[in-house]
Amino acid sequence: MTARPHVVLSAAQSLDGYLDDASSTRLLLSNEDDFAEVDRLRAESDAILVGAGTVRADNPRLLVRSAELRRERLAAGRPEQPIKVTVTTSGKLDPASRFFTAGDTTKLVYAPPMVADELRDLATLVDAGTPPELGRILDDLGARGVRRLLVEGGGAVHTQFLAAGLADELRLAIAPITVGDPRAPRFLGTGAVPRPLRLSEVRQLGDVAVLHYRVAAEPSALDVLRLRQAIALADECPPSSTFRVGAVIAAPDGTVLATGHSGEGDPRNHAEEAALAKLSPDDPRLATATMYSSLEPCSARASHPRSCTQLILATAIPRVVMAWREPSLFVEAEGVEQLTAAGRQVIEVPALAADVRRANTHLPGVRP
Ligand SMILES: NC(=O)C1=CN([C@@H]2O[C@H](COP(=O)(O)OP(=O)(O)OC[C@H]3O[C@@H](n4cnc5c(N)ncnc54)[C@H](OP(=O)(O)O)[C@@H]3O)[C@@H](O)[C@H]2O)C=CC1
Ligand SMILES: Nc1c(N[C@@H]2O[C@H](COP(=O)(O)O)[C@@H](O)[C@H]2O)[nH]c(=O)[nH]c1=O
Repeated sequence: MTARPHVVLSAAQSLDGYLDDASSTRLLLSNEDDFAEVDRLRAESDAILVGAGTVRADNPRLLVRSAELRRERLAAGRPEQPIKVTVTTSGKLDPASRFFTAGDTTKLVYAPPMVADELRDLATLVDAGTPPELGRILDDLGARGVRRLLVEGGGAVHTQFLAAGLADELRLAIAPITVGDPRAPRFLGTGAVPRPLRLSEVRQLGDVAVLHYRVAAEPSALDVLRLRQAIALADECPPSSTFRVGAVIAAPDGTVLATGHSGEGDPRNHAEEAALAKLSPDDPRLATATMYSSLEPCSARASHPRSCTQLILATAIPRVVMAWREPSLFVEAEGVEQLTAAGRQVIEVPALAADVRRANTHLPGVRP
């Protein structure tokens, strides 16, 4: 499979976190220098993506403005303009939008089959699921030769890229104004951001502060996908007075080798135990596999002879990714410590712990 593009998010927000005001005219939060830098980011990209909401609200051209930057692209053997990309479920896009009419470049619309047929002569319509999935969109863009994708918003799209762990960098410009109107669109909506962001640069462009973040390499986007799958598996657990947990064992390319949930097979089974029971401990694939568990693997138990940590240590699984450290309700858990001491890598994703707690509010003192 072709590599997915490197994804750079770019947004300008007010001090109180808005991307725009609630009026029908577009709010300019950037100043001239900031817009010039965003133009350079465009010129460095193979494609620019915005959500259909931004196409409707802003009617953007999404072109590199600077003639010099366009010349540089041509001199480097690249197309004069990046590919334009949008995504829609409704298909409600005006064919007269500048997205379609401005600039002689490829336009891609990711939409469910049949919904945007009237755009067929103006753009390439691509089915990436119903609704379109960002991971499939990135796979398709990679296959089209897009190595660097600039995502310019709006809020719904930025939120989804960050929540899915699919962004690699974020450039955020902060203007010294407040919008103060809850009807206006915010930079980020509801949704935990599972991959930590590291502040890599802070600069001043006049009154605008420019923050640059890089997204941590681990957990990866694939880790986030499989951990969320493990968290969702807890819904399969039968009613219980103990933890409701889900587990997934996957190969490095994401292939699922086994899944399990608490109470599967035997009411006393733990999720990791149920998943491991479906594989031989000597299965050679385990030497490179990751155990995804919604909860820290247990380190002591009364109901079965071996803890999940011991069961993992009895295999060659080198890596465990988990969302929630076990709270001290039944025992003082030491799963992370024991796994780490044995040389196994443990990655904790605390941003997703609230989803695990939500499945465990039947336990005393557990709140989402
Ligand atoms: N200051 C800044 O830097 C920027 C500001 N903005 C502002 O942001 C606002 C727009 O933001 P917002 O309203 O959040 O809209 P978005 O641009 O994020 O677009 C949201 C729409 O995109 C489509 N969409 C998003 N994700 C998916 C998906 N996974 N699958 C299918 N379709 C999807 C849906 O379209 P559909 O409804 O057609 O199904 C959805 O309604 C505007 O006011 C604009 O001015 C925008 C960009 C940058
Ligand atoms: N308002 C705003 C931005 N808005 C972004 O710029 C796009 C407009 O593109 P174009 O028509 O090509 O100039 C718009 O759709 C949205 O993605 N960007 C910023 O850096 N700063 C800003 O203050």
